Amino acid sequence: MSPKHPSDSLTILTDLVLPSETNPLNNLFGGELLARMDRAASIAARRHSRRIVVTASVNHVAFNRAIPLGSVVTVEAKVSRSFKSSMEIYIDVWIEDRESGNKNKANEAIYTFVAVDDTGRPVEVAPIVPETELEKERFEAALRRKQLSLVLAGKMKPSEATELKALFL
Ligand SMILES: CCCCCCCCCCCCCCCC(=O)SCCNC(=O)CCNC(=O)[C@H](O)C(C)(C)COP(=O)(O)OP(=O)(O)OC[C@H]1O[C@@H](n2cnc3c(N)ncnc32)[C@H](O)[C@@H]1OP(=O)(O)O
Repeated sequence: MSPKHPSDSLTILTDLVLPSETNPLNNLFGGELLARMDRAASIAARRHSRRIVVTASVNHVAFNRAIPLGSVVTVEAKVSRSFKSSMEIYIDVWIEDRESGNKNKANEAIYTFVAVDDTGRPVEVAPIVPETELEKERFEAALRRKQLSLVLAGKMKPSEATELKALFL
């Protein structure tokens, strides 16, 4: 399979925050943001693999800034690293300033998707070659995050998490 770049999977969703999507403080519900991120990430995973994809785990979510009613929210998702059948998707969430049009970072998240065949069995995906400095940074750290996710899911013994252990040696 020929390698792809993270930019090949770039997916950008821009949408408003409506009253039905807010909490009593008039900020976007966390669950609504998770759903928007899942949608963008699934399209990015699909663009990379051109296969059916399923969410295997949500590895990290940081709700750093509340997103007020009426905001214009942009969710940007890209595959940061592919393994055999799994892909790490890095998601950046931005709010557009109403007056200046400048975009400010509100949140970020990391999801893992797995490409599967019609019967739900994992299938191989293309390798990935990062290009920018940020893509290279995210690529390098992705194996560590995969091992942490597998350890937390009880799918890997901590003693086998070589990349994680290396952090503490
Ligand atoms: C084209 C452009 C326009 C497209 C326009 C249309 C787009 C339209 C898209 C619509 C797309 C909708 C996307 C909805 C996305 C859902 O919402 S799917 C619903 C929620 N998710 C599910 O139901 C998944 C349920 N789980 C499963 O099916 C299985 O557990 C899985 C995820 C397939 C894994 O199966 P398994 O038996 O554990 O397989 P296993 O070989 O052990 O692991 C497979 C890989 O997953 C990894 N993995 C497993 N668990 C974890 C974990 N917890 N953490 C990290 N990695 C893990 C393994 O390490 C392994 O990785 P590789 O080394 O192969 O890379």
